[in-house]
Amino acid sequence: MENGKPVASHTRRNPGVPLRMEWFDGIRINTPASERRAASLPARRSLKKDWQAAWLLNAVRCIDLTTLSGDDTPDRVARLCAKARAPIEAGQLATLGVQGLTTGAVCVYPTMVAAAKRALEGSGVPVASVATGFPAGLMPLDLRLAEIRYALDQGADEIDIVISRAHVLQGNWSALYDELCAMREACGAALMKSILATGELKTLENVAKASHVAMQAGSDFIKTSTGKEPVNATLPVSLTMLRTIRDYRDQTGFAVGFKPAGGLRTAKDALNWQVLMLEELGRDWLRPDLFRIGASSLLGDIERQISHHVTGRYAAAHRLAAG
Ligand SMILES: O=C[C@H](O)COP(=O)(O)O
Repeated sequence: MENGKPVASHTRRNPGVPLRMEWFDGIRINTPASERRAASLPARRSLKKDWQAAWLLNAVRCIDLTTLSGDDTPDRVARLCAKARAPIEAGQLATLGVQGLTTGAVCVYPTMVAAAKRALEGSGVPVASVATGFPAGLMPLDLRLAEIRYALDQGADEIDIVISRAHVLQGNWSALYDELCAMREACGAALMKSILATGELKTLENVAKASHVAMQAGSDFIKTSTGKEPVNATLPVSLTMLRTIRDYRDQTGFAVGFKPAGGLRTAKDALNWQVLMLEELGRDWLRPDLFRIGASSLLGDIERQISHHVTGRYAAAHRLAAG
């Protein structure tokens, strides 16, 4: 902590700590209570209408605008990057008194990093690359580390790694910690976001324990999902992860970022996740160095809602580029 404020991960990387299983050994999560709390969010705390446009713009600056498809091409990535540079129509932004808005990052496969870097030159928008055998992670560790190095060589600023789910499912926390430390080292100066693939971890206890290990090994962000699991980001899982981030901050003074990803498609999702962040971690976490939303198709609905706010009517879908 510095002056009672969380230490931002863009100014100081999470140094991690030696593996401390006692921080999570006895952890118990009341799953029905977490589900009730998550279910009550949208109904209980609706953001004031006048403020919704501002919250939606904040969501935009926190989006990791993503394409992770087998048919990605450099042209598609270049179009996505153009969108990341100017996600909201300039006239509407001017009406809202905002300028220079970009998304938080663009997120692509390693072989698309060079195209993204070219397209984003001079914009200040970082390029995040998935790596380590995304999405399943079922590759030998040396190849997974080599993939991180390849992505960095191509110019990636941030690396979204995937963990070995088997280590979690077998309760092999030291193996998980060692794997993550090796990845963290391979990332060098690049931010490391650790994807836990929570939809495959079976229990919220496992989600909490994996979150602790990921932070102890030096992850700068913990991320819910690849977008490829049968169940991706959910509010109860996010609640569990946010509480571990709070515990880690209390134990170490270090603020780790959070990235919900997978299945977030509506402006309402963007608002709900921000309310959850606000209530669990406070306003200081609602900025791109501590909060990202991983999404391939969220921007379109946000554009629609902002356009409605500014013009009083919904634009036809074909006028809004897909997000
Ligand atoms: O990291 C981001 C996810 O892959 C995006 O998932 P999505 O396509 O469901 O938005």
